[in-house]
Amino acid sequence: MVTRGVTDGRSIAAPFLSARMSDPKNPLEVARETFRLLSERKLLPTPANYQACYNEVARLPNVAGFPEAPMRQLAAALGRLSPPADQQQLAALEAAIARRSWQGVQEALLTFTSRNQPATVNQMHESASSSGSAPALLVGLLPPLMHLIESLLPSLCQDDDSLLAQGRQLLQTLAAQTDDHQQLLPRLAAFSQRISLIAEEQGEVRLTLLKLLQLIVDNIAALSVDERSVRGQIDTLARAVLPPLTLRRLDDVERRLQDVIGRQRAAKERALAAQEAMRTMLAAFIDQLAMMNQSSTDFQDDLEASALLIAEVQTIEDLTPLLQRVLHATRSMAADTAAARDQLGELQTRVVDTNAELTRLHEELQQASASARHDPLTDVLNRRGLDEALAREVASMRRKSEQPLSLSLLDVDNFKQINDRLGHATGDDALVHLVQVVRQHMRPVDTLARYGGEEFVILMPDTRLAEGMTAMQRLQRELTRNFFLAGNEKILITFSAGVAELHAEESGEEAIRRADQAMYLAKRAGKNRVMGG
Ligand SMILES: Nc1nc2c(ncn2[C@@H]2O[C@H](COP(=O)(O)OP(=O)(O)OP(=O)(O)O)[C@@H](O)[C@H]2O)c(=O)[nH]1
Repeated sequence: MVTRGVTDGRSIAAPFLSARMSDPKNPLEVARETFRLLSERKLLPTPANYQACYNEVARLPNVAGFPEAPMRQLAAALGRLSPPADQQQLAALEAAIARRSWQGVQEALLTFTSRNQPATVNQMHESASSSGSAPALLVGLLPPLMHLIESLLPSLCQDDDSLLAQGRQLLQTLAAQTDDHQQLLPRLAAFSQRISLIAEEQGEVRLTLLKLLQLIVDNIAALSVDERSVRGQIDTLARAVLPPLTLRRLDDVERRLQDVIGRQRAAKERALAAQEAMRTMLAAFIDQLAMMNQSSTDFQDDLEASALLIAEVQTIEDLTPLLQRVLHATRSMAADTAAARDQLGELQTRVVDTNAELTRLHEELQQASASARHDPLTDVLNRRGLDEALAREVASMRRKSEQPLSLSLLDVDNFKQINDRLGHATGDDALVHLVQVVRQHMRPVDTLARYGGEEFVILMPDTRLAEGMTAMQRLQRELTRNFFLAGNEKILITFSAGVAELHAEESGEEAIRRADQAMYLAKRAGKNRVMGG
């Protein structure tokens, strides 16, 4: 049998009723009419269908029966909401259900829905301070959003006045906290789209600049083929400018370039000095040769002339002036030869002096390399490089007041034994191996420096003490996985480390001292461990 419910939206036309009923208010009439309607519509005689037909016949508002149980389920579900529903609103809803009051339920539910409407910024503020719910999240987002836009303006919008103006207007609107969200959201979207286009473009500019930098480095390399000390630095520089490039790496590139330029200048001065010395010496030598040549030619002429005169001499008296002339020529030749010998001796001394000067210049160059920022063996920062990096990190930490900075001092265990057993060169290789492993497992923002012989310092920005200690323990585990190979022999390198988190007022050097003390305790406690300072 096909039955229909009354809740399917159909209703009976009023003329149909009025035609059959004399008094729709008469309960008997209404009941009779109701049963007729039920059968006519082939409806099941359920209480709900009966009530619906009854209301229709009696022209009463068609109010369905109050669904108390589902309503209570709904109230219970609202009570389980996260973040929790307002207890007062919930109590009002439950009371309305208990009274079976549709009006009360409607009012209570409206207060719930208004709570989830997009609120004005002011309303969000109020809501944030009172409930900490979803709107509070939006309000919480407002300051960082404004901060984000503020920080984007100088870097990304500098070359685009209209974008700069758009960003400033957006900031003003956000700061004014107007209710005009319909307007605000599309404006935010348009701004972010323009910004992302510019960021994309700047990424390309960065890549192009990087290529340019590589080109310059390659050219310096081509010009410095003969200078071995410079060549090594340039190779490192070429590796340093490979993408991806971070600000820290750029900083490193800048310092390396300064080193290379310094070395280039010293090398050039050295070459110029050597050239000048050789030129002077050569000129003097040529003068000397010419002079000697002239002296010997004069002497030769004198001798030849005297020989002709001697052939014509008749008496011994006539011979005396000739002999004196030959004697004079010989003496003068001897004097010239002695002068030439002295001058050549002097020249030789100057060559030796120039050589000594060149050696001294070369040593100076070597010292300049030692005073550069990188350790020549491991290519990590040396003490001077560390001092600069530490000062930079401490200043950055102080600027971002919330950001911690930890540093670790690590010292290779029993390194003397490696040197004694396998030789100093193998000891050197072991240090290079350690540095490779540490570099592979450090974050790009961390800085590694050689503090002394077999001591290293790692600067770890944005790192708490406990995190820094965990990072060092992770490095220790990596070293147990990556043996150092001395020929065919596998050697396990271990280190002891002390970690310190910089205190608010503390200097970087003081923190290193604390890390050093902690490292000493780690050695005392049996080595291959990490202690906090
Ligand atoms: N091969 C090599 N050895 C170095 C270098 N710098 C320092 N050393 C050596 O490192 C050794 C350090 O020895 P110690 O200070 O006794 O330390 P250790 O043997 O590691 O002992 P613990 O620190 O107590 O574990 C010394 O023998 C130094 O000569 C270097 O650049 N290369």
